Amino acid sequence: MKIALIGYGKMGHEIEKIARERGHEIVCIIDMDEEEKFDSSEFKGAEVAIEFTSPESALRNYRQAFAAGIPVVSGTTGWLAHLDEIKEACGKNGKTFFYASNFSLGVNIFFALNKYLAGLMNHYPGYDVRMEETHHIHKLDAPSGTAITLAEGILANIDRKEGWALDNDALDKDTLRIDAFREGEVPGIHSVIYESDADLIRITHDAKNRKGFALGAVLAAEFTKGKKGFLTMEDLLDFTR
Ligand SMILES: NC(=O)C1=CN([C@@H]2O[C@H](COP(=O)(O)OP(=O)(O)OC[C@H]3O[C@@H](n4cnc5c(N)ncnc54)[C@H](OP(=O)(O)O)[C@@H]3O)[C@@H](O)[C@H]2O)C=CC1
Ligand SMILES: O=C(O)C1=N[C@H](C(=O)O)C[C@H](O)C1
Repeated sequence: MKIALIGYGKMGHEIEKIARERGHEIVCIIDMDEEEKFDSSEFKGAEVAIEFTSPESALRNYRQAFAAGIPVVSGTTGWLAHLDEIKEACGKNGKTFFYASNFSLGVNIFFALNKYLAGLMNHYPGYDVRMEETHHIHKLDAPSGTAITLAEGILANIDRKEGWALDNDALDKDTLRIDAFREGEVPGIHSVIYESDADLIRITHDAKNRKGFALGAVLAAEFTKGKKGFLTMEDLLDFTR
């Protein structure tokens, strides 16, 4: 496939490597302050654009790629306040957009496990639930996109929790507390913790590197080919087996 990369940082480089290993061609790379490239024949010749930039630039990038008629696969976090606009572009205007807060297979299995455990814990109010996430010091958003997806999985299944909040803001016992830590070069650790007077159950996903995120994004790009609409990892992965 002919792939354009929007954002050439940690993820852009990792995706380039895996995409080339899988036989794809990187036809255009657009990094910071290179907006003129959205009008280039190289960008317009791409079959899909993979976007990993920053919370404040993502939406503008999506609009520019859509204007050029290029489907987008994006993993950028922290822009979801604008999700409705993107869904509308996919619905009414026939655009193609694949989004995941986390593209790794392991995290998506962890998401399924999290929902299952939350459903079980709904029947056991003696357990309180909280979450922790740890990432590298360069991360711009908190909590992480993955933590928000995990929180949504818990809130959809546990009646006694009504919303999430960061750190000490979560004083209300009905609110799901998320602690976000920034340390060194940690690729990403997420834990969901259930605690009762008697014991503690912790489930954790610990990314060893960025390979899983990057492979998932390239698999999503391959999956996107020829499709229309708003796509997610639930379309790509079949956990019903
Ligand atoms: N969904 C998932 O599986 C994953 C999601 N992420 C998310 O992806 C995003 C990027 O992560 P990561 O690669 O680690 O971050 P980096 O900061 O390493 O890379 C981002 C790159 O995008 C560039 N950039 C910033 N603004 C623009 C713009 N308007 N147009 C083009 N390029 C731009 C940056 O340039 P400059 O450095 O000059 O600012 C930088 O080169 C984050 O939101 C992160 O949370 C990360 C890993 C996995
Ligand atoms: O910024 C990162 O690095 C990561 N961001 C994503 C998130 O916000 O969940 C995915 C992964 O945890 C790494």
